[in-house]
Amino acid sequence: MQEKGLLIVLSGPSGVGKGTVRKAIFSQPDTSFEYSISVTTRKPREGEVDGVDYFFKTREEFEEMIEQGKLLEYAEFVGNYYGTPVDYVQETLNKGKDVFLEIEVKGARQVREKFPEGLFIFLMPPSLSELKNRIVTRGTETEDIIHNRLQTAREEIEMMELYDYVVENDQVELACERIKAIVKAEHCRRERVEHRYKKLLEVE
Ligand SMILES: Nc1ncnc2c1ncn2[C@@H]1O[C@H](COP(=O)(O)OP(=O)(O)OP(=O)(O)O)[C@@H](O)[C@H]1O
Ligand SMILES: Nc1nc2c(ncn2[C@@H]2O[C@H](COP(=O)(O)O)[C@@H](O)[C@H]2O)c(=O)[nH]1
Repeated sequence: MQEKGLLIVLSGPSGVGKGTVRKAIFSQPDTSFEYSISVTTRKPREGEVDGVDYFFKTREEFEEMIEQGKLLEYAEFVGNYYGTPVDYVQETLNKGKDVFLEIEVKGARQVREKFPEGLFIFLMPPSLSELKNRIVTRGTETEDIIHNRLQTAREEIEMMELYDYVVENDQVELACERIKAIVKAEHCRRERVEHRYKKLLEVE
């Protein structure tokens, strides 16, 4: 039987660098995870492409997806819906491939309930002032939205104990290496446990 892939969840406050770190991980040729593209009702930012960065939907379309059970998880974040299409995740895991989700904490909590065996990683900023600096410097949000995202960031950071690992994003390359090392170690741990049980059964 085909071994299932690992579900990797990366969360962290808005502006910490999740997208930057994720893009850096996926730009490396030895990365074997598959990225799950989310659905959102947020308007595209300059340069964002439908079907690449997100699947952009209206609120009506998104709510229809909720009703039809097409989302593994979803949450409302600072005025917009965000969600993970369930079919893509299930099909990819069933093919034995690892799936990488980059989602906020309320959604991650729902995923934890459905996939307790997933690997949950929380990305931390070096400080709150650096977090503010990053989200302001990105220049994609209005002052009001930045304020709301930073308020939400405090609540999100309080939820970091729900995660298996906390990784600091002081430098993008280092954060990428830490995340890849965690995934590698998790694979080794699972293989070892399975191997040990198989050996045990052979002896019995
Ligand atoms: N290690 C880092 N050092 C300095 N700047 C960084 C670092 N990582 C990311 N940044 C910068 O911080 C800003 C926010 O990064 P990014 O958009 O990746 O954050 P995010 O966590 O995905 O945000 P959101 O949740 O709002 O989508 C970007 O301008 C990015 O270039
Ligand atoms: N619960 C979910 N959260 C998601 C998903 N896709 C992205 N996100 C998170 O939303 C915020 C805001 O994103 P932005 O692109 O508007 O800056 C951020 O924390 C993302 O990680 C999802 O499918 N589900």
